[in-house]
Amino acid sequence: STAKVGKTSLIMSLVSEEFPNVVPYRAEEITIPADVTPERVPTHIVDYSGMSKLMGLCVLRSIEKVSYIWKVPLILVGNKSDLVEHSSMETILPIMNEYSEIETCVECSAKNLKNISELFYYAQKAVLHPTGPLYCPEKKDMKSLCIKALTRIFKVSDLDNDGILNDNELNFFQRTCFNSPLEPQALEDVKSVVKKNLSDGVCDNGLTLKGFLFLHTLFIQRGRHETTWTVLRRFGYDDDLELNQDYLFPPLKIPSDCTTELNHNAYLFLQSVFDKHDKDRDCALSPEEVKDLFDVFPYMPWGPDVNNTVCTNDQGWITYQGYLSQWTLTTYLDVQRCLEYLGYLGYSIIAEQESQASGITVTRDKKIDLQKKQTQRSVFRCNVFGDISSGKSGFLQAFLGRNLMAQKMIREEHRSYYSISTTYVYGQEKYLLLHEVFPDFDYLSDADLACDIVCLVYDVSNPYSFEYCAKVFKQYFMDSKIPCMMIAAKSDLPEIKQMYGCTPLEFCRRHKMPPPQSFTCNTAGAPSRDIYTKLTTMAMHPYVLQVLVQVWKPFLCLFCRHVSQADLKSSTFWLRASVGATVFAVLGFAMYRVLLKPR
Ligand SMILES: Nc1ncnc2c1ncn2[C@@H]1O[C@H](COP(=O)(O)OP(=O)(O)OP(=O)(O)O)[C@@H](O)[C@H]1O
Repeated sequence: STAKVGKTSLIMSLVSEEFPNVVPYRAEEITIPADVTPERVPTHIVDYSGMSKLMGLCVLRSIEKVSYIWKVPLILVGNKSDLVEHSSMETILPIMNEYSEIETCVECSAKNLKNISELFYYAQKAVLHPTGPLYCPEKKDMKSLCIKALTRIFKVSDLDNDGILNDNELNFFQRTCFNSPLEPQALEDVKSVVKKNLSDGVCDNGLTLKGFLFLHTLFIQRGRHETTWTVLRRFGYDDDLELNQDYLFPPLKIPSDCTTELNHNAYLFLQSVFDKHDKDRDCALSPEEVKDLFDVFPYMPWGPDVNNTVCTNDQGWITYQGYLSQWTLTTYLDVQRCLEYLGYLGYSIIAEQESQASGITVTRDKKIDLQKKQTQRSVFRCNVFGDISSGKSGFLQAFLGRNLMAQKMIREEHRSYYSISTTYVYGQEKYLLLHEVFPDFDYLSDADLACDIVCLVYDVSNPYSFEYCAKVFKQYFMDSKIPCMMIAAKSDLPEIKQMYGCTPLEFCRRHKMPPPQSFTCNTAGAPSRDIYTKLTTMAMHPYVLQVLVQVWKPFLCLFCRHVSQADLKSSTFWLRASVGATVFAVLGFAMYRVLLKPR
């Protein structure tokens, strides 16, 4: 403001308020220490005097500068109240009404310290709990962003999704935001205030969305913005009413060679979210139910391709199993996105966890799994390679129970290059994630090569399709530790000799791979799932093959006549060879029966 209205005196009295151990300065006593400058004061203060027109003008200019250029909360201060007998509120009120940016106004005196602590309180409140983002005084209503945020909060807190916050939900909400439940009487009082003012604010003895919004409008109008701000901040909102980046993306370290999975807690939470939205209890989400589920998101996260990535019911709606699979896929492929999505659903609040990160398990390094010969993981990735039209998509879709007929209904633009579902390995439920790799060699990325098992698909009716598989295997996987499986697709069609140096069976034998697995999705009902169980088993236990090779080495050497004179004289060699032969006979027979029996 203009000179001599008492800015410095006020600032000094506020500074001393900020440090309660310092005796407050009175206006006459002030000698300003050199290091105290207005910039050190946390709030911009515009002071005015209603005594002269000139001063008033200057104040108005300051208001415009502060609110439009600096964009900081504003309070109007009438200093030197000790000099006037009557309150100048009459002068202030029209200004306040004209400038909605003014949070509050206060009359005070730096001389007798009247209202100085109030001024400090209002200044602090204006910074911590500004009205600006919440409320529009002209419309006497909350701003649209605030309504949007509170609506999301209501939906997240409405645990049974019946559109009403019942006593339990209100108590949970209260406990979450304010660390204590409401007394039964206070709960009734809140409802009766809403009921008195809004006929549809209370329904079935619970608060409707309208009632909830009305209550917050009332809080703000009565100057209790901090209540609304506490709620908003608890649900992750920042000062601009956007969800905080720190809230959406809590820190999570993922070392290389580790994967990310949802833990039991997160699955339980997602299950409750599914139950909440599966209103007709058909264990599948209709398009309306999916829309309702993602209503708390700022955008729709799932496109139509998701329906071709996971299991759906006869109507093409995502089943419960499919819903969990899609979450598993997102967690595996893009854990940051998963954290963000869980944040929108209010995981940390509803599941009472520190952050979304506590719903994620980072698996141990795959190398350690291989060393210890056991794994705790429950998601395994299988990359599917094959030439153009060899039957890769058919192989992915068959995993979701879709035969060739059903696959023909899929629109090209809704096609997915992933499919994920569960298989049972020795009674344990595991997720197998299939990824169709684009057949162009130039496009192969590290992600295309990093997986737990590789499928090489060729078309038995196309004599040129095997060559691609052989080429991929030799170039990328021959020397890697990743197990590979050859798939002879479209096995219902007449088999034509492959134009390659050796037959697929010979190729597999030569490279110690299981024989080609016949596969077709051209079936009357759902295609067989055996192959997917085999793949998961191999992905889980790749070391079984290595161990077997070690045990069988002497036996195999003998078999192939690659034996030295020293070996022949060694009794351990003969012992290992005979053990190898016995193990070979027993395991070979078991594997043939259980895993590799050609169809
Ligand atoms: N068992 C089968 N009998 C007859 N036709 C089949 C059979 N399986 C798949 N097809 C057909 O073969 C074609 C190629 O199959 P698919 O799309 O699964 O191969 P793809 O390897 O995914 O192809 P792309 O390289 O274009 O992605 C499709 O038109 C499909 O309908």
